[in-house]
This record gives sequence, structure tokens and C-alpha cells, in this order.
Amino acid sequence: MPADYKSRIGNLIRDARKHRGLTQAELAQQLATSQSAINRIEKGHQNLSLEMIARIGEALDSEIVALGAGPTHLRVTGPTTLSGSIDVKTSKNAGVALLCATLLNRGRTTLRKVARIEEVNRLLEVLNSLGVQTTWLNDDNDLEIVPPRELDLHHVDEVAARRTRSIIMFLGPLLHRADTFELPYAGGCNLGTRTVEPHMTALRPFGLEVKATDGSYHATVNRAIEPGRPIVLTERGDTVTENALMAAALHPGTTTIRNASSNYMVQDLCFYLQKLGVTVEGIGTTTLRVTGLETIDVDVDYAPSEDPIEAMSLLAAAIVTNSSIEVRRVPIEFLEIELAVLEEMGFNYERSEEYVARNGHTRLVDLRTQPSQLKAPLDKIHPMPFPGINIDNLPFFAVIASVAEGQTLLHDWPYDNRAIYLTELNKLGGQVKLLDPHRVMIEGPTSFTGTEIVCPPALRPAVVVLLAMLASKGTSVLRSTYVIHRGYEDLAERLSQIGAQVESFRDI
Ligand SMILES: CC(=O)N[C@H]1[C@@H](OP(=O)(O)OP(=O)(O)OC[C@H]2O[C@@H](n3ccc(=O)[nH]c3=O)[C@H](O)[C@@H]2O)O[C@H](CO)[C@@H](O)[C@@H]1O
Ligand SMILES: C=C(OP(=O)(O)O)C(=O)O
Repeated sequence: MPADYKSRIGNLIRDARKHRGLTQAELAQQLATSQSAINRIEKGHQNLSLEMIARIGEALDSEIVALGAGPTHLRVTGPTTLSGSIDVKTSKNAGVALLCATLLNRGRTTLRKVARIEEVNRLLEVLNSLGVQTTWLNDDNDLEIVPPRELDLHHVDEVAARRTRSIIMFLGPLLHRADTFELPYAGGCNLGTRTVEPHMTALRPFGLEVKATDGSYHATVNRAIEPGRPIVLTERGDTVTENALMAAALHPGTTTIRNASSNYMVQDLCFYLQKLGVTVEGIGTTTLRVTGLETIDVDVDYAPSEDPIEAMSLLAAAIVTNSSIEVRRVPIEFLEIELAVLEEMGFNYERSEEYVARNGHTRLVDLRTQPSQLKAPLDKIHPMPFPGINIDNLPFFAVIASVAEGQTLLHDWPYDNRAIYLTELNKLGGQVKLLDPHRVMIEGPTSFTGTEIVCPPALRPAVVVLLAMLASKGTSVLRSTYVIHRGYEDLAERLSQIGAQVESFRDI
């Protein structure tokens, strides 16, 4: 094995091990070898058998070398200047909430222009395993969902379910369909502990009890219990609010939900529930009043709105490459604060008149970015539940701050284990210092230089690395991009259409 191959494989193994949060000694123990052997492997000083590479890949849940239909990677040549126009697609988070909500309806739901992403694919697999028929109708990604008369809750596709966090949103609708059921544990990005306790607070008033054992949630429903007073959420979480809304939608009577999230995906869900005939008042506020129905059996058509996080990603792509592009169909009401901060940092852009999204409610604009000289903001940047900087948009400020003059402090208070992935930018020449698990200090401006990086196991930080690669001099390789496909449809292809040099490949 030539030396540079050994050190490349060693680097991949070291990165994958660190992403899994393992020490060399812990990995060594799993492989029944010594810490010094792992150290030699990672330094590229050790010949490796194919069998050993496969065992390491298994221990790290990351294929180091794949054959045939293995993971996809991206090769990026930079630095790039982007040009032209790009449309924002509909959101992952509304898409998954709406798919779960179709379980409330015995009739047919048609969802328009659904984001065709892996997160949606996993949920479709789970729905199919329950007997739900789902059909992509055309190239516009319109999706038809027809539930069976009786759901088959005994053959849940566990493999698919464990790869998505959204499975947790089956609890709200399913508690009306069965007295007992089991669901596999929720998966998704590796962002630190995210407990289900807030969901229990929201759903206990509907008689739901959940015991977590053997990798599954065992749910039982006591029909004698009904919400007697307002449900007060302990966290203003998006999926928690959605679970409470879905439980309330099939509860005849009025349920009040306080400390509700008023974020974009929650609003899309509320508009869909209204189409189902459910009364929802207070949309866009933190108090929702839902008057549910005994049964719902209607054929409905709904078009979820555009994704503010994808819009932010595309703006960040333009900013980091200092490009003038038009980003169309931006849901401006969910990006206003991000834009205000960017303006403070010196970002120039033009906005079109507002127009209404296909859901008939969300306000959209087209934005034309202009090359701008950015400076660090005076204050730290931190997210808040809506209306605030979106929690999922915070990581994009890391790559934006990297091209701004001065020091920027990002405070990711909600997630215990996400800020660390932003230090991946250092491999491209960035200066991102982890101050503690929640805070990074970024020093700019940076001239990025291309290199090879394994996608961190978190969607937004992985895209942040990709965007920095667009701005990096030379060739970069981003490995194992499934995590990006969880949330973005054809991102590499769409970036290529506006001038990026990105190609997708697999190992042979
Ligand atoms: C499918 C979907 O819609 N996913 C979104 C949803 O996930 P989801 O609703 O599952 O988010 P969580 O409930 O896990 O909340 C995210 C993190 O924020 C913390 N937290 C949240 C709210 C709060 O008031 N206080 C608090 O501390 C939680 O403890 C957790 O660590 O909301 C997250 C936060 O907007 C987004 O990152 C996800 O993209
Ligand atoms: C954290 C995210 O999503 P999820 O809740 O699906 O992991 C995200 O969209 O950035």
C-alpha cells in the first residue's frame, strides 16, 4: 500500500473515530487490539488488510472503503464564483410533519412539490410498512398519500425508522389509532442528547404513556384521560408542538397549547389541519387553540412552503464565494432577523416585492446578492425559537464569519454537541476556536484551501463544510454525504447549475 494511501486512510479513520466520540483506546478495545496499533494506523504507519479496514468501518459505523453502491462523496474544485438564479425548495421539516399528519386522515392527501430528500424517503418507507400507499405523481414531486382502512402497526420498518428523528411525530396521530403500539427509537443527526420528555409532557394529557425499553418506545393509551386544562409545553420545540397539534386534531373538544412554537413547519402543519377541517386559532403565536374532530376522512391537497434553512444555505453560498446570484422564493418572514444581522455585517443585496407561497399564506421574496466586504458583528450571534435567528441557521454564520473581518462569537445554546463540528472548517484553513461545547469564536477573514474531509454526522455543519469548499483554492473531497441528502434535494447538481464545480462520485 503506498504511503500516501496509508495516511489518507489513517486520516479517514481518525476523523470517523472522532465523530463517533471515541478515544483511540476505546476503538482499540472494540477491535481487540492495542491503542498503539490504532495510533500507528491513524498516522499511516501501518499496512492494513481489507478485513481490518472493514472491521474498523463497522466499529465506527462509517464505511472507510466502499464497494459498488457505497456512500456518495463530492469533489469540489474552487474557488468558485456563482452566477444565475436558483429556486428554494419546500422545507424538509414541513415535509416530514405533513407526512406524519396524513395519518390523521382516512382520505387521500396530495402534497405539492415535496422536497425529495432522504429524510422524506425514510418516512415514506415507514409509512409504506404500515400499509400506507404513497406515489410520486410527476417530476414536480407532487406526492399522493392514501392510508389503508387499518394500519399495520406490527411490521414497522425499523431500519428506516431508526434513521430519522421524525418518527417521534407518529406518537400524536397514532395514539388515536391504537390502544398500544411500539415504535423504534428516533435517530437523525448526532447533536447530543435530545430527550423525548417534552413530547411526553405534551401527550400525557391525551392519555399516552410511553416506556422506553430495548431500543423501542412502548406506547399505551388510556382513553379515560383527556386534556382538562391548557397544555403547557416545557420547551418551545417544533416537533413537540406538532405532536400536540396532531393529538388535538382528533380530540373532539378544544385544546389550548401554550408555549407553542410558531415556527415555519408548525405553521404549515396548522394550515394543513385547517384543510382537514380542524379549527386552529392563534397560528403564528405561542398560544394555539385547536378544536378537533372525531374522525377525519377527506381528500385534500396542500402545498407546503419554501425552506428558510435552504434559503439561508444558498445565501451563505453566495456570501462565501463573493458572488451575485438571485435566490428565488425565499420565505422572508422566517429569515428577517438573519438578514438584519447580515446587513449589520455589511452584506448588500436587493429584495423583490413580496408574493405569496402556494400554501396561500407564507410571504416570499426573491433576493439578489451582491459581492460585499463583511465585518464581524459587534455582538455574539445566538439562535432563539421563532421569531429569532433559526437554530438551524446558526451554523451558516460560521462560514460567513470566516470570510468577515474580525472576531465573531457564535453561541449554540440549544444543542449540546453541534458547535464542535464547526471546527472542521479549520481543516480548510479556517480559524474556529471551540470555547466550550456551546460556543465558538471565529476569526476572519480566511482564505480557504481545499482538502479531504468526512462529513460530520450533522446536516447543517456538513453543508457549512461544503460551502467553504466552494470558496477553497484547489480540490476538496467531502466524503459520505448521506447526511446532506437527508435535508437537501440535489444540492450539488443545483450548485453546479449556478457555476460551482462539484461532482458526485462513489468509491469503486
Ligand atoms: C423535524 C424537525 O422539525 N426538526 C427541527 C426541530 O427538531 P425538534 O423539534 O425535534 O427539536 P428538539 O425538540 O430536539 O429541540 C432541539 C434542541 O433545542 C433544545 N430546546 C428546544 C426548544 C426550547 O424551547 N428549548 C430548548 O432547550 C432541545 O432541548 C434540543 O436540544 O426543531 C429543532 C429546533 O428548532 C430543529 O433543529 C430541527 O430541524
Ligand atoms: C437538526 C436538524 O434536523 P433533525 O431534527 O431532523 O435532526 C436540522 O434540520 O438541522
